[in-house]
Order: sequence, then C-alpha cells, then structure tokens
Amino acid sequence: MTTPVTVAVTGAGGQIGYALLFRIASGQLFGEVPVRLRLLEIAAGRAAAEGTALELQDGAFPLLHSVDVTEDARSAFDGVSAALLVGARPRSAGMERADLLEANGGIFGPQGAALNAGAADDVRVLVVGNPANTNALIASAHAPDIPAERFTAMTRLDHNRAVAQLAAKLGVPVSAIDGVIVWGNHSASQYPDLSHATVNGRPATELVDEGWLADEYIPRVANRGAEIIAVRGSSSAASAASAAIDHLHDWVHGTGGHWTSAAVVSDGSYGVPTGLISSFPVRSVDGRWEIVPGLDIDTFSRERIDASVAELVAEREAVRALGLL
Ligand SMILES: NC(=O)C1=CN([C@@H]2O[C@H](COP(=O)(O)OP(=O)(O)OC[C@H]3O[C@@H](n4cnc5c(N)ncnc54)[C@H](O)[C@@H]3O)[C@@H](O)[C@H]2O)C=CC1
Ligand SMILES: O=C([O-])CC(=O)C(=O)O
Repeated sequence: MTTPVTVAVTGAGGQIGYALLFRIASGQLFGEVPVRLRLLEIAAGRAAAEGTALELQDGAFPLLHSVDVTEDARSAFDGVSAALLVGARPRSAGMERADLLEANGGIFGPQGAALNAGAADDVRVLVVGNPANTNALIASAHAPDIPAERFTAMTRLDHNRAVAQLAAKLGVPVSAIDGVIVWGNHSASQYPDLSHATVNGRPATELVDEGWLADEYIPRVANRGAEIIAVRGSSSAASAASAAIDHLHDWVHGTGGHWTSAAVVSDGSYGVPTGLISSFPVRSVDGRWEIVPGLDIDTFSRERIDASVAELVAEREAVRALGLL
C-alpha cells in the first residue's frame, strides 16, 4: 500500500474547515494517495472539529487513512507534508483584514515553531487565516529550518474571482480566460491585473474599456470578500476552501504552461522587497512555485503593485513593533 501523506488543517471546526476537509479526504488534493488528517483546534472549536471527524468517518472515503483531532500544534504538525493554516478569527462587517493583525498574528508564531519542530522535509504550508500574507511571514520567521519558499499565503481565491468576473462581463466560460494576475496583498489594496490576460487568445484589454477596468472590475474583485460578508452574513467559506484545494493541487501537481497567482516569498522580482510574502504570477514546476519572470509592467500597473506592496511593508513593520516577528 502507498504510504499515507499527512495533512494538517488548523481551524478545522470552522466554516472553511468544514468545506475543505471532505475534499481533501476524497483525494482532490494529492490524488490516489491515502491521507492521514490532523485537525488542530482550540478548546472553543474542539467539539465542532470532533463532529466533523465523525462525519468524515461517515463519508467512508476509500483514501482516508485516519483522522485525529488535537489542540496541540506539535502533535498536529508532526510529520506533515501539507499544513493548511486556516484557524484564525474572521473579520466581520466594517472591519478590514489588517484589523486582525494583532489578534491573529499571535497564532502564527507558535504554529511556525511547531512546524519547524516536526514537519516533514517536503512540507508545504498554505496560510489562509487573515491577514494571510503577514501571518505567513510570521510563521516562516519562526521556522528557520524550513525554506522560506515552503510558506505561502492564499490569493488564489482573488485570482479565481478575477477570472470569474471577467468571464461574466464578456459572457464567456472561465476556461476561455488565461493570464490573469493578482499582485500584492490579500486585501482591498490587491491589484487584479488584466494587462497580460487573454480571452480565447485575444488580449483582454481589447475587449474591455479602461473605465470599467479601473472603476468597476478592480474594486469589485478587491472588495469581493466584503461583498460576500454583506450578502451572506459571514465570510466566504466554500469558495475559500475550493481555492485552497486549487493552490495546493497545483503546487503538488504543477500548472503546466499556464500561470496562476499565489503569495510567495519575494526574491526581489518586480521591485517587491526580498523576503515579503506577496502575490505574484507563478507557475508550479517540479513541485516548486516559480515567479513568472520578465513581464512588462506599465505605469498603471506599477502604481497599483507599489501601493499594495507598501501595505505589506507597513504590516511587516506593525508586527515587528508588536514583537511578532
Ligand atoms: N485568504 C483568503 O482568501 C481567505 C481567508 N479567510 C480567513 O480564513 C480564516 C478562517 O475563516 P473561517 O473558517 O470562516 O472562520 P471560522 O471562525 O468559521 O473558523 C475559524 C476556526 O479557527 C479556530 N481557531 C482559532 N484560533 C485557532 C488556533 N490558534 N489554532 C487552531 N484553530 C484556531 C476557531 O476555533 C474556529 O473554529 C479567517 O481568518 C478568515 O478571515 C477567509 C476567506 C478567504
Ligand atoms: O474578506 C474576508 O474577510 C474573508 C476573505 O479573506 C475573503 O473572502 O477574501
């Protein structure tokens, strides 16, 4: 029998956890490989996670090897090849994601240290809990033995939203769209960039006008999280779980010739300071994310990338001042 792969999900008793775990158990992340699931929760969420574990059993998933629920990060992360750091307080109406910096930043240092202590050598970390980029930076800083490139934050939901909004505008299937990029922070300052996008092979910029792009498209995508909160009464859950599966699936299995968006550690590309975890156009090649090199950046894009990166720099300064880095 193939050796099982161990996957940890934090915040397993929450709404994203509930949408995520069944998809992992069904093999949508690693494919035909048995999965050993570790569900990390705090006391307040433990019962919900225990209930989810019972339902996972009831799913009779052929690939589900075992499910353990724990409140101890070291046990949860021991031997893990994938860690989905979802557990954090979500924002509610009227809050920006940066309002969560202090409340949630304190979670990710100890979790980084626990990953450092016991994760498998091939560990892949995806931070979903907000503010995701800076939480990933904190976790990575507490895991000196794990290469920084193994810590990523989720902007795939933003990328998927950017693709879907363009498809809806033009009345084409999402599969017609290629080359969309989300740059920067997973926040309202993010920049969904269509300057390299194509629709059935035609440049997207020939099909939409600049006014729509600047006044409707970019704000709609960048503020979609708030729109969902306003309409649904709580933050995106199933679409976030779906994006997390997309991110890790592509990281493990590759993106082929196409690119997607993910927040990865900067190597200085596109003027983003080295070491920041920022969203870039990325390809997954041989199990590693690579930043797509050499794209032309026009003035419109440059200003927006710089603004979002400036926010990431400010968040890094803020968590440094709080002693979290
Ligand atoms: N990056 C992205 O695109 C997205 C990020 N999010 C973020 O994901 C996070 C989770 O969202 P939901 O599942 O909706 O929230 P939720 O409140 O339903 O669930 C969060 C769970 O995390 C648990 N938790 C809190 N601290 C923990 C810790 N130290 N260790 C383990 N578990 C802990 C809570 O007990 C709770 O069960 C939030 O920060 C939210 O803002 C949500 C949507 C998209
Ligand atoms: O907006 C929020 O707070 C949740 C989130 O990150 C998103 O839906 O993109």
